[in-house]
Amino acid sequence: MPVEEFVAGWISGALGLVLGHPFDTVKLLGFFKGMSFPIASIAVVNSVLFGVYSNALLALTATSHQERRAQPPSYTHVFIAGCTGGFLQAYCLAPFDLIKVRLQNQTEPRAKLGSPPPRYRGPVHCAASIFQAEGPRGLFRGAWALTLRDTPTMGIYFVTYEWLCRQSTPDGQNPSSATVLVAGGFAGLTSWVTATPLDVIKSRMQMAGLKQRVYRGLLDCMVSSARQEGLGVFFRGLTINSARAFPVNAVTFLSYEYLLHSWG
Ligand SMILES: CN(C)C(=N)NCCC[C@H](N)C(=O)O
Repeated sequence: MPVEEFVAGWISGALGLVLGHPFDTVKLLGFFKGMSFPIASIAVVNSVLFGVYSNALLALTATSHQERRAQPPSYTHVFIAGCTGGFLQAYCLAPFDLIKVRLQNQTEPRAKLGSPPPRYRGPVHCAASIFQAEGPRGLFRGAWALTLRDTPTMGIYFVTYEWLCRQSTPDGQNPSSATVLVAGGFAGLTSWVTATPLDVIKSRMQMAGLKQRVYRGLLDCMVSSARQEGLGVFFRGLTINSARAFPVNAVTFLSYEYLLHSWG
């Protein structure tokens, strides 16, 4: 199994997250400061996504990354490989994402004299508290919704990228850096626009262990959220997700392609 795609995925994920960090910090109200936790999670998850995607394409089309410009895979194969990568990365991402959402939703005032300390002191404390209170399965709360969010949207992600690259590149040639940046940016944007409704539901289910609200399942969460707050609830966070998605994924794809190209 070729491993360079995993390594390139790790490095490009890390570069993308450095760029996306200001957005994440705003989104997370400053509770998610520091780079070590994101590097240990998002970059590893990105490595799984790109590594599995490329190896799934290899299994489906018997072409390596270097051969794919001369013999481009069909969009159906790209979609299936993207969905496979998305499915597996969702399971790796689940515990990290749960911790991120729990920290993000901590509303206790921080560092004010006399105020109660925040429930979770940081990512490690958060993971340990969930493990103690809910057992190992607690760390996978919302994993099902995350899988539903990521499986088709990662298919869309790679199909968008491939389609835009092929539109602006002569047959058999490698796309230019500008093309990779634009195609990567739009791939991120399209995937996040389509992922946002399930992203909202996923976050609500991940918070259900903490808040009073208990959902009977994914469908119940969707129906009761829409009933109480209207259909607009499914598009919460769309603006910040989109603003972050373009630059992060432009840089992710550019560095991924560059690394694989320079390794031959
Ligand atoms: C949930 N969706 C749609 C995605 N994760 N899309 C792919 C982008 C991955 C990239 N690391 C990012 O965080 O934007």
